Amino acid sequence: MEWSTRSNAAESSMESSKIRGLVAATVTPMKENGEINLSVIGKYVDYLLNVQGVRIVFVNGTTAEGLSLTTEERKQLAEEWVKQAVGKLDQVIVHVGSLCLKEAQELAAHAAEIKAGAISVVAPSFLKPPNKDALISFLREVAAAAPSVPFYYYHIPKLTGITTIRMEDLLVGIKSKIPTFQGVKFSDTDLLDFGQCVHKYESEKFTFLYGVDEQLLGALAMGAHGAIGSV
Ligand SMILES: CC(=O)N[C@@H]([C@@H](O)[C@H](O)[C@H](O)CO)[C@@H](O)CC(=O)C(=O)O
Repeated sequence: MEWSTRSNAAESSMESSKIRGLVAATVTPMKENGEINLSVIGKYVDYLLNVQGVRIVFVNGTTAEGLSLTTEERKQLAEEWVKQAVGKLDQVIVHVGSLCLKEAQELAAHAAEIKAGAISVVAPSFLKPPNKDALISFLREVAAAAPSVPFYYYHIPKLTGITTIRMEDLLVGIKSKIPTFQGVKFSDTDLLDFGQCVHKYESEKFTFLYGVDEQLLGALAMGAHGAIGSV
């Protein structure tokens, strides 16, 4: 898919849908037999909105065990969240990362089709990208499958095992490689790297969402724009 299909309208809608504040990392509702339980997502939305006051959700991520679900289950969940969010939540961010590039692209294209507010992608973690260029190249190909959907890199080195690529370095020139890039879901305890990102890229207007709940106060002090978490 070509980047040239993106329009100025897409650019300005990305600008206006910037994520701020708290984002709920959702769990995947299951039935006792292990099937996904789509029927409770409507109530889940109401609970987050009315009891917790949260208006943005992160679907099929770590808390949801998204990487352990089938592609079809991930699509059904994303679809149901988007459907139930209409008129209630501000945004549904769908995690579309996978070890398989084609699967990640399929999920990204699906997220675009169902009009998810944003997509997020973790790095492949079995055969790992050996350097930042290889990682960017993977992310770029996934993002290109949803050329109008804001893109957030999901940095979680503890789980991906990719511990040598600092975010501060990864982000150099990233917008020219991934035009839909909007920011990072930063789930690492390295607050120095986090703070460097926030300040070094201030003029780029990226969004930095922190993902280690236990250190959120520290991240806020460093300038976090919001947080994606479960606690
Ligand atoms: C590794 C992990 O599950 N991290 C949680 C945190 O909220 C985490 O549960 C919390 O910091 C407690 O350790 C979220 O960042 C996960 C998340 O946003 C997601 O579902 O992708």
